[in-house]
Amino acid sequence: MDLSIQNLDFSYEKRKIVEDIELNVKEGEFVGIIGPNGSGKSTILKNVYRSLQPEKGVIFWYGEKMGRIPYKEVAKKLGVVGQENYVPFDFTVEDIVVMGRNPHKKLFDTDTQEDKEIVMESLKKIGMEDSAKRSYRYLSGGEKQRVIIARALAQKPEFLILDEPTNHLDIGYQLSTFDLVKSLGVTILAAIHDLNIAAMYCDRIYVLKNGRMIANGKPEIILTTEMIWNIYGVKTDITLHPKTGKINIAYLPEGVVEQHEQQGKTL
Ligand SMILES: Nc1ncnc2c1ncn2[C@@H]1O[C@H](COP(=O)(O)OP(=O)(O)OP(=O)(O)O)[C@@H](O)[C@H]1O
Repeated sequence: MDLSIQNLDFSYEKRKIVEDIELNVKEGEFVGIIGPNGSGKSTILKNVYRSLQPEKGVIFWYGEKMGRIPYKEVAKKLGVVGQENYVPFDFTVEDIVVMGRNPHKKLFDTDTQEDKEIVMESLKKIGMEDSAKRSYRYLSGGEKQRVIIARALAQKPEFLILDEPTNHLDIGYQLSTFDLVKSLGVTILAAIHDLNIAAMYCDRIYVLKNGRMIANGKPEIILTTEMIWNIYGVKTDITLHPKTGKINIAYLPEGVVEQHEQQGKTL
């Protein structure tokens, strides 16, 4: 098991945010966490990548207690694309991406030719090789997000944590980003809002509601009309798409539901 979260609790001040979380990720799996805004997805991920300390419970990382592994050892294997990509100084795009190489270096090592090649290769993968010299500060939200993804790629991680990695991206880049990370063959744990994307890419999905894990399993088992109604209070039509072979969720606005009900039809 690459990651095993056992009985995790976390509170901000005295407010319990997540409780009794159990979650496992096996080598090579693409695991998604879904759940409404504020249900605690980022909080769980932050406990894994050690931006937060668990209040209770244990996180095992490749069989060892996460809290006991030196940060640099974790950083060699773990790439993170978080939600907040604020950078305080005026760095260029390549400056940001080369930071992904830091865990692989000693204190005063300078950038090698190999580092430079990895940076350009990573920028190419996200379609930003022509922007290497641009100032990160003046990029659009989506461009910034792609640069942060390139930084994680440059790190050459074995395990990727993605917290809503495509929330600023247009549909073209959303799909190419998920195709890209999936093609890396690394282990992935990702918080995802878009349920169709989760259905398309995830091997398994965990469902979080009010800080509790209420289900986990394959997308086609988990993403039912009942479950989506239970979690989000939204009616849906779910079909198996003939071309992707994956489930496809159509969301039904209140107006459509009412219209059908007035006509005596059931959804
Ligand atoms: N630094 C903080 N201090 C206090 N409360 C916080 C802090 N960060 C997050 N919270 C609260 O913790 C709860 C869970 O937040 P979290 O970001 O984990 O949810 P999420 O499921 O990732 O949400 P979203 O889908 O909106 O990104 C929210 O109610 C949030 O307001």
